[in-house]
Amino acid sequence: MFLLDWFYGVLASLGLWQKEAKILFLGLDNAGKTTLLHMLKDERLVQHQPTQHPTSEELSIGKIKFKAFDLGGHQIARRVWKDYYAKNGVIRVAFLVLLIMPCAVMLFESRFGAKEIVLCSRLLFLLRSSLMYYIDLFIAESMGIDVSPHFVACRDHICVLCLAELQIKTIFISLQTAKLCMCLSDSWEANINIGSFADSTSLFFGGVPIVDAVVYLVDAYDKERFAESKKELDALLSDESLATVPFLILGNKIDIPYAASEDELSYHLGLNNFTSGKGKVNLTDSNVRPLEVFMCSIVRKMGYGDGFKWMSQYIK
Ligand SMILES: Nc1nc2c(ncn2[C@@H]2O[C@H](COP(=O)(O)OP(=O)(O)OP(=O)(O)O)[C@@H](O)[C@H]2O)c(=O)[nH]1
Ligand SMILES: [Mg+2]
Repeated sequence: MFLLDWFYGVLASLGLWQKEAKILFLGLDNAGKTTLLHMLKDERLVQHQPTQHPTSEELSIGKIKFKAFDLGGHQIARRVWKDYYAKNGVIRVAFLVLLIMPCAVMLFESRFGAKEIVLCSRLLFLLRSSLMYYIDLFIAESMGIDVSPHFVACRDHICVLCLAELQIKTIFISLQTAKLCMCLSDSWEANINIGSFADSTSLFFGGVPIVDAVVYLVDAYDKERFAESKKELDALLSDESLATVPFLILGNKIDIPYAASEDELSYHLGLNNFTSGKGKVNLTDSNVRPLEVFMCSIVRKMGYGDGFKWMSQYIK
């Protein structure tokens, strides 16, 4: 009974009682992600080593599940964010089948000359590299191994280059919230910059957002890193896979004198015209993504509760 009361207390104070949510914690290194995670989990202040490997933790009681990811904020960890929020094995396999099938049909339809044999071997190479990618990724993830960003980028590049060389009509599949839409493009190279595309795994593999909200932490005292933090945030906000996901921006460490104010932080993150409004704001029939900035001090247990309560209204 005590445990139930305790969980009720924590979740109710965050507005998350009787909700099922997967919440992603992101931000630069040293922003306070791990500290917040542990504060929510057991209301204890723990001094942490910088996170080296992505971790996730889950609180659950009865029907209530509260899942939070802590992905670290280092260069390598930052590159694997996408793999968490766009991760969905079944959809990836489905995407692969859909990608490969039309290519195979087109090849078999053509007469087999020397050129086609070369094309065929390249297709097999593409198939092999794609399957290897998933097998390696699956093994690495199930063993909790950090996947090198170079490995991810390199495998994507192989797929992309093979397709470009094959000059096959390209298929983009956007798997957004269980909707499958397919669009054929005739001019691959004209439309797509291969370099940047290789980096855009979430677009390439498609992805259903598997998170209900993103909590983006910024160290409000570390003003020199606002530009870096803005860059990462912009990349997340413009990502198709997260288009409908609410964003709670937490300006942390306001207990330190001279930490930025809310206005200053919003200005430097370029959010002045993008916040959707505090309090109860019904955005269901609008195209506006819920996004707000709340200042907090995790060590003083201040401010983040209001942020979570605001966010909880957008979590079903
Ligand atoms: N003054 C102050 N320090 C804080 C606050 N929250 C976290 N810190 C400190 O900031 C430092 C970094 O916190 P972490 O939680 O490890 O940061 P992180 O975002 O997980 O960082 P990485 O694991 O490197 O990505 C630690 O020394 C914390 O004690 C706060 O509200 N105020
Ligand atoms: Mg950490």
